[in-house]
Amino acid sequence: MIIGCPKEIKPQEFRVGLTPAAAHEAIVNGHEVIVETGAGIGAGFADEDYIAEGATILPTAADVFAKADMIVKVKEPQAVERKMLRKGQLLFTYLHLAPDPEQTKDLLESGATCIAYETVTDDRGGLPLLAPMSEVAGRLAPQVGAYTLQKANGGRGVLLGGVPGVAPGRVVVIGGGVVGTHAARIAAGMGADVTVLDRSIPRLRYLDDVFGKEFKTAYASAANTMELACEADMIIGAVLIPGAAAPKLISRAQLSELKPGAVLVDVAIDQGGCFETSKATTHQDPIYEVDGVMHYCVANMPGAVARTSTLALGNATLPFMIALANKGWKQACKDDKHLLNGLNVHDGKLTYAAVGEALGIETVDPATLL
Ligand SMILES: NC(=O)C1=CN([C@@H]2O[C@H](COP(=O)(O)OP(=O)(O)OC[C@H]3O[C@@H](n4cnc5c(N)ncnc54)[C@H](O)[C@@H]3O)[C@@H](O)[C@H]2O)C=CC1
Ligand SMILES: CC(=O)C(=O)O
Ligand SMILES: [Mg+2]
Repeated sequence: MIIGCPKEIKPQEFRVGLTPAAAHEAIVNGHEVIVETGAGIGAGFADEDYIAEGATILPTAADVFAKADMIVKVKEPQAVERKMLRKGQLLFTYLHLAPDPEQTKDLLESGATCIAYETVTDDRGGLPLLAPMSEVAGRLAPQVGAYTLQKANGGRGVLLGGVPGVAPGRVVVIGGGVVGTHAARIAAGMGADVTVLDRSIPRLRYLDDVFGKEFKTAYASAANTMELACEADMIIGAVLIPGAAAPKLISRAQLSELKPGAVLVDVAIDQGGCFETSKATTHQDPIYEVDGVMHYCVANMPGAVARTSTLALGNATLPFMIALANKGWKQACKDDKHLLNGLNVHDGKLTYAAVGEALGIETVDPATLL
């Protein structure tokens, strides 16, 4: 199979879908690898690093899309990339379709087979291709939130760790999964007073067992959420219902109850965001204010630390990419129900129920396509 990796074109996105190490494994497995020139540069990989592993460098994304059987990327294909997809081509990347009707329409029209990293599952109920980027985004969230809290950036002027004689900042994390846990650990490490809310009592029990000394937990009823939010300096949105649009947990009307200059970091923005006033921003212009409350809503946070993120993502995607290349998507998905859970679009049909529900589009059961 010819595996193609274009350069990412989302603003300030420096990650790359294929590392030289992954190119090496694909080539050892008998595949051809083509990479757009400069694709790895933002993550610290030169064209020569790919050439040394036996890959071919092509001058444009159009060349890569035209030749490749499978396109491996990081971010959802942008409009110009979607036009280059063709029937029968395999796309393996993040998609986040539930909040994105335009992308969904284009992917359906392309006739391509699209497997979304974020809905591939594992035996323990986890999302193994989302998890590494959730770890990164979770660890970044208190860092970007702390910066936003500084007065010159529109925040309340609160130092998360406080100082002797002055209480630390209060951080509330809504959603105690991968993002939430990593965010809470870092915020606690910075000296903040941290509470994590979740709707899953088993998850709260786990967090209490493991991190009980570092941060507090609370059940995410609407009343608890607002009571804690009203006292918070920073609120980190980290909820997920896999594949689905994020539930809205703080409405615009409720913003006036928060502290002026409080900071909302909506990590769940790639699934539409969990605050009513969230809209996706970029690393170029990440922060905006609504009713005196600062919002940070960057949908590709891990792109800011492209080297760490590319290596972490590459480790996780490698075995799935090799299975897809060695067996073709159908056999690979027959052999692995977790990979089949990643299938979102095939040959003009939507195959992921939560996306269909969010967008009002009929879906087909992916198992019937094998
Ligand atoms: N903005 C960015 O750059 C990035 C965004 N993300 C996004 O972050 C979000 C969280 O991802 P993960 O932590 O990996 O998911 P996860 O599945 O590990 O955790 C989600 C948690 O939310 C909880 N939850 C669901 N509904 C809730 C509600 N109404 N109230 C309170 N808790 C609720 C679940 O019980 C679960 O513990 C996803 O939308 C993911 O796509 C992930 C990486 C990067
Ligand atoms: C998960 C995701 O959307 C990202 O890493 O950008
Ligand atoms: Mg994202």
